[in-house]
Amino acid sequence: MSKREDYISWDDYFMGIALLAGKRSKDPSTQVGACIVSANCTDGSNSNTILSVGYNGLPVGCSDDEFPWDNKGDLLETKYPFVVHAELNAILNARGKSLHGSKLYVALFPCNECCKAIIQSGIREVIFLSDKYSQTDAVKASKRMFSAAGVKLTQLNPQVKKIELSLDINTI
Ligand SMILES: Nc1ccn([C@H]2C[C@H](O)[C@@H](COP(=O)(O)O)O2)c(=O)n1
Ligand SMILES: [Zn+2]
Repeated sequence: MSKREDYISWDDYFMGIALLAGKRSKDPSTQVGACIVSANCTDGSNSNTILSVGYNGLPVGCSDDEFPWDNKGDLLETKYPFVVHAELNAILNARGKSLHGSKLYVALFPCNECCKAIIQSGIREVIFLSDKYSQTDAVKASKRMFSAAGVKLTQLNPQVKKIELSLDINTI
């Protein structure tokens, strides 16, 4: 028997992990996940290892049932001042582990606040799927900082459109 050929690529795998993490988000309108992966080493060592994952959600101790999830209205009645973005959560979830030279996979292009944390933590490449907020000041500021800091930006061209998972015991 020869080897299976329809296995997913590393890029699709890590973006899939980011998307799966986003499924944990309680945000009713937008669920974002992020996955941080160690750099490709030329000697093949320690590369393509997941260092951390995160999704958009409230800080520890802030109840998902007590804080607002609205995206319109007075600022303090919306989620915006409270939600930790997926990218920042992934960085914080690494708990101080070195992220130098690593890559970050995220479904949505990072905002300016996450951009600062990405740069400062030593992440060197951001791989994203959608850039649908490209016209916002947050994303414009982000791109300016990424460019100045030399962080590589790659829009993923996935090899597969869909990754299906079944948790039905009969399918294993
Ligand atoms: N790169 C991003 C962009 C957005 N988020 C989070 C922040 C909010 O929870 C949600 C956006 O909500 P919307 O304005 O679409 O109602 O997505 C993120 O984590 N990372
Ligand atoms: Zn952000």
